Amino acid sequence: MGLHYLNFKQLTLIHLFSLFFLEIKVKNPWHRRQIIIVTVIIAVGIIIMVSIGVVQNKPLHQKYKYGIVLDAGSSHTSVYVYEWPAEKENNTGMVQQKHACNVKGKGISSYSGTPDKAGVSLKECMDEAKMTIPKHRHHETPVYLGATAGMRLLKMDDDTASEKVLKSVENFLQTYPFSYRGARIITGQEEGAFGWITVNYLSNNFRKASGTMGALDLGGASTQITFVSGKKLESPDNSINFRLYGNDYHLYTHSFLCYGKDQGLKLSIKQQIQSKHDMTGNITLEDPCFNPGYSVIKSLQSVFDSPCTKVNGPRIENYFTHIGIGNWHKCHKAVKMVFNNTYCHYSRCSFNNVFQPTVEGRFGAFSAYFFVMNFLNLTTYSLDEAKEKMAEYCTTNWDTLKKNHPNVKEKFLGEYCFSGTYILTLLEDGYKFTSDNWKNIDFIKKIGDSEAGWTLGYMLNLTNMIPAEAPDTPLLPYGGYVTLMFFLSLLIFVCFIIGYIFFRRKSGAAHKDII
Ligand SMILES: O=P(O)(O)OP(=O)(O)OP(=O)(O)OC[C@H]1O[C@@H](n2cnc3c(O)ncnc32)[C@H](O)[C@@H]1O
Ligand SMILES: [Ca+2]
Repeated sequence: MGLHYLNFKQLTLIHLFSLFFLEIKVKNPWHRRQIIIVTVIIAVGIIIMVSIGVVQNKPLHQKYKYGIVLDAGSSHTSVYVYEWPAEKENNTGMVQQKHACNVKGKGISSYSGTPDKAGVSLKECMDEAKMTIPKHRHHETPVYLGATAGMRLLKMDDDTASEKVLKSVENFLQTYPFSYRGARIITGQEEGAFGWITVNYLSNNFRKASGTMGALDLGGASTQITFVSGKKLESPDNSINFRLYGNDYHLYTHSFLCYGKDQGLKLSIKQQIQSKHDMTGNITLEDPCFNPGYSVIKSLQSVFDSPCTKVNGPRIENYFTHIGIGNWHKCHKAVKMVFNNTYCHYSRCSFNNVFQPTVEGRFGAFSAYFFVMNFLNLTTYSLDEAKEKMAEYCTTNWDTLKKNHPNVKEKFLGEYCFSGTYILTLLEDGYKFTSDNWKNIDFIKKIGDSEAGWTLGYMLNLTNMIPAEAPDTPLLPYGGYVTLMFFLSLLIFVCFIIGYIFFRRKSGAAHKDII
């Protein structure tokens, strides 16, 4: 609006000046002093007009808005603070992660026995969020809490306990001056779809012709795969459609509950124990997925306590000795056993009779995919090279590993042989990635300053920040407008000078002729 008004005004003024100038020339071409004065006035006028145009159209000092999302995962809770320029809410790529805080201790589902403590466990991180966001924005800052697979499992196991935990976090979050918008268990489909929205929003893919990237999320208790598929989706549960920025996206998505890396380990240990032991006597599990020299006494309860591994019968009170024998090939074989590939009721499946079309395009693999592959230095290798490196890692002695990595949490260090093997097996034997399309997987933690995960997509959706249709944009970007105005003004000025010189010469010649 302002841009059009000024352009019109500028052009009108220029036009008036030029008429005035020509009139002087025609009436009295020898009046040099007046012409110089008019030229100077025009030059000053042009400078003033360009300056006004620049100042008037300059983006105003940015005002920011904020949003908070709590990712209540199975292994831990993270609090994310997002920030975006107030005037550009609907432009892609505008929302950025401003702050992240990891809540100390385990996930909220671990408070099933002491639900009252679940809420207050978030205090430190919520206080940090309060400090990060300017005070005058507090009351309008939305806060969302989404709980994932840990709470899904608790709900299956003990519905009342899961309600109590959610109530506890709800009561606590409501004590803050923010705009509380709910605490709920999100579905696996939402988790997959919002992870996909996040990575594509951050990569600016919704406004580019290059297409989108798939999303692979490996949590502690569940894992998600989401991508745009050109194939017919044979099962409605796996299909989700979005219209974003004027484009339609038909997504395939699936969340495997119990196939996160922690529950996957329980499945593998359960499978190995049951195949070799009758569960009554002393059990020594020789596990090929743990390094030689690893030996820890663990309770059977810790393996069989989850709905993913629950067995009918008497309570399991025994302990077992978990011994590592470090053999990648045997480990690979054992891990494959947790993926059921024996039957498929569709034209094609990933595993466990779940429909999945062939993977297509590039993928961003985040969360534990990144933590594990990054630690093992496997993010840039081919599938075959990654297998070779894994074989080497798994045979490394436990004491040597501990000595080489004194700062790495022992639980993670001990599990990397299993975790790396689990990831390769899930991707190859589960989702059917091959040596050829392995290079299409990017192991990522962040895009720009923002972490890859479902939280950003969840907030963008709930605050309606991704419009179905592309918003109108000005014909020219601000920089382009200023440059164009400058050069047009310069051109007009040069024309005046040339005109002036031309008239002077002509009138000079006429003067001579008369003499
Ligand atoms: O999505 P859900 O399944 O609810 O789980 P989560 O959200 O808690 O899961 P994360 O992605 O935070 O972590 C996935 C797993 O990776 C583990 N993890 C986190 N940091 C790690 C690291 O540096 N090295 C290895 N494992 C790590 C963590 O304990 C989990 O088992
Ligand atoms: Ca997660």
